[in-house]
Amino acid sequence: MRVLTIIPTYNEAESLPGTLQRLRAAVPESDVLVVDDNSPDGTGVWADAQASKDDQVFVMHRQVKDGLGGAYIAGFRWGLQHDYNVLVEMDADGSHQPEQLPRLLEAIDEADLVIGSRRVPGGKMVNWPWYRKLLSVGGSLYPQILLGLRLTDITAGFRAYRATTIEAMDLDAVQSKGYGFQVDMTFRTAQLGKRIVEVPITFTEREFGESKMSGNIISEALVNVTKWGLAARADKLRARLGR
Ligand SMILES: Nc1nc2c(ncn2[C@@H]2O[C@H](COP(=O)(O)OP(=O)(O)O[C@H]3O[C@H](CO)[C@@H](O)[C@H](O)[C@@H]3O)[C@@H](O)[C@H]2O)c(=O)[nH]1
Repeated sequence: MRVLTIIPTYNEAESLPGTLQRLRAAVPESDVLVVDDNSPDGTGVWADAQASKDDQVFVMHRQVKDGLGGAYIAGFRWGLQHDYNVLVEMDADGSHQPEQLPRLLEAIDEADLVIGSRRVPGGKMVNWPWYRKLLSVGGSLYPQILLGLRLTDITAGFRAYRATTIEAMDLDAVQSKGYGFQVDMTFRTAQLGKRIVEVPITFTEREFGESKMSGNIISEALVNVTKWGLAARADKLRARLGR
């Protein structure tokens, strides 16, 4: 099984070194692709230096900041071109524990998408401010209701996809930039009839730098989930009416 862990970065010069070191120690078999959007703090330069010393580390440079969704799509395309079997999503900021990646990789044997969940038994959130917890609960509840997804943590960003799951999707159609990207990808995976499994993880608030969460990112998710939910209902109705 060839595993690629994709880490999108924007201004993560303080966080990335620790995360990368922990990841390489915890899961040495995984190659790593850092997708950097021209971070002003030099994250991309640091990643290049690492890549020159470690032949399992690769760096993709994008010229402008274009959201974590776009960075993951670019990383997925690279992973498919390079024949990886499993494509992992992981934050650079230490929120996701590299030491917990093996449990996602174990579960991928029996699934097409494994989500590291903060809400299944055994899952936790550590030091997350109340307003982020609230946003996260709402961010999962809304698509549960509108899209009929029976999962506990639909916005979660620590995940492993089988390459065949990503291959089956039209990546050009995925436009979401922020955390709505995770909902988008989950909904597409479910619509393909693929198996989705949640495993518990501990999500820890970042130690350095700041979240890129913004009002635009929240409204993007709200508008899109509403749009997809209405479109899915219209499709069902059309099918029922035989048109
Ligand atoms: N290349 C690139 N990377 C980005 C960008 N925006 C964010 N990132 C990177 O994406 C990762 C997560 O970004 P944060 O801004 O720290 O995310 P967050 O708001 O805390 O969101 C996390 O939790 C959400 C749900 O709880 C998740 O949906 C999301 O995927 C992520 O895990 C970090 O490694 C960050 O550098 C961007 O425009 N470009």
